[in-house]
Amino acid sequence: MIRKKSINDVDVRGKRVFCRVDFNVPQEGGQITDDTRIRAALPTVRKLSEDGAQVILASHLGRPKGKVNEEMRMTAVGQRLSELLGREVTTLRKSVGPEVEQAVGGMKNGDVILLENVRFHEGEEKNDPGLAKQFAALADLYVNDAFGAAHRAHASTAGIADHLPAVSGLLMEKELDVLGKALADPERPFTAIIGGAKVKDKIGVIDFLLEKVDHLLLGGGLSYTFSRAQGHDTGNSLVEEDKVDLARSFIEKAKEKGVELHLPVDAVVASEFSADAETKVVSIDSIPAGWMGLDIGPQTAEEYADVIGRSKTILWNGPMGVFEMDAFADGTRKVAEASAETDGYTIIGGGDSAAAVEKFGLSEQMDHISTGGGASLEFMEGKDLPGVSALDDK
Ligand SMILES: Nc1ncnc2c1ncn2[C@@H]1O[C@H](COP(=O)(O)OP(=O)(O)OP(=O)(O)O)[C@@H](O)[C@H]1O
Ligand SMILES: O=C(O)[C@H](O)COP(=O)(O)O
Repeated sequence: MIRKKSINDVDVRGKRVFCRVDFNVPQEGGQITDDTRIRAALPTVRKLSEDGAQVILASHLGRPKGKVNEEMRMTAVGQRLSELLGREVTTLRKSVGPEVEQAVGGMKNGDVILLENVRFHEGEEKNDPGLAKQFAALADLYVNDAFGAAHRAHASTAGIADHLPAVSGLLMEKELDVLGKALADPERPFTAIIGGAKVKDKIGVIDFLLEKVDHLLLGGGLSYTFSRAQGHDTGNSLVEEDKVDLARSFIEKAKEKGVELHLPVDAVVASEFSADAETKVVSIDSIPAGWMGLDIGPQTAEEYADVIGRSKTILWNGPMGVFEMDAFADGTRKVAEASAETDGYTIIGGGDSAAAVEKFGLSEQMDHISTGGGASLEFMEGKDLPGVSALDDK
């Protein structure tokens, strides 16, 4: 288990704290469409402020590639944060330099400032030591609460920790506790559900989880490469020809490790990739030529729901089908419902699975929904996250 210091282990009163958060939220026309990540950071921001720190928040937003981009300013985020916190947050138009130094110099204990998008500087993604030093010079303590960006070795997520005492925020601590416990000491049966589009993106996680789980349920686009490995015709379904051998080796590895690998036994197939395509349910070994599998079938969904219901720990990453289209959402919905109903502890690994659970109105019934997409995936691959490694050990 990862043992890192957190804000509970340090005295912050009267200190200037550079707190990296992940406020990379989706926006449309300048409006925030999902503020989950801002809400998730509130306990840390509140605690720091209430404990008398001067709180300097920093985040990236989008991928501005080292240049100022008017559409990626932190303005709307700062407004939403003020509303949610119920106190004024000053949003600056720079993240380093004289304007920032002046604003920071005038802060009182409990004040909260939000810096401009740190990715407006080229040095951020390059983990430039000069930029990291400039960030560090603003503060006495570094807090990283940006679990969603912990897989990035950037100036504000990693480099800065070379210059300041560095601890985790409450969100970071919780994410590491929950995901860490599931992987290190899960209550069993431990079931992982892996879906999503491609095998290529999930190789690491499937390989790692085969060492850990009792059941592995596969669905989504990636499952058709496994169907092919089983010798079935897959019609026009998404298949990565160059990963068929790998899929076969995973089937073998599951046998060696005593993992029950569950593959779809039926599929919802469509005449084309479209919301109003003609559809039918077929057995997995009878996908007709010219048709494509876009969801797991009802029999598969029932089997998966049954395994989930019998599990004590459930870890889910990636949808079971093209859940964005109603015609192909049932498999993902059924798995989401079973995950909501089970007595087991359910962890949703961020990204599209979190979006699916939200769409079905089941978020509240899950035990933990990670705020990290890429970060939680890398964690579930057993990789070290640079934003975590950089923090001080307990
Ligand atoms: N059978 C299928 N054929 C084609 N696409 C599919 C199929 N099943 C699911 N998908 C698509 O896969 C996409 C999600 O996969 P992807 O790997 O990008 O996300 P993810 O697994 O949730 O990862 P992240 O957590 O990083 O977002 C969804 O948009 C979904 O429509
Ligand atoms: O949205 C995310 O997954 C994180 O905020 C990281 O963003 P990035 O993929 O642009 O680094």
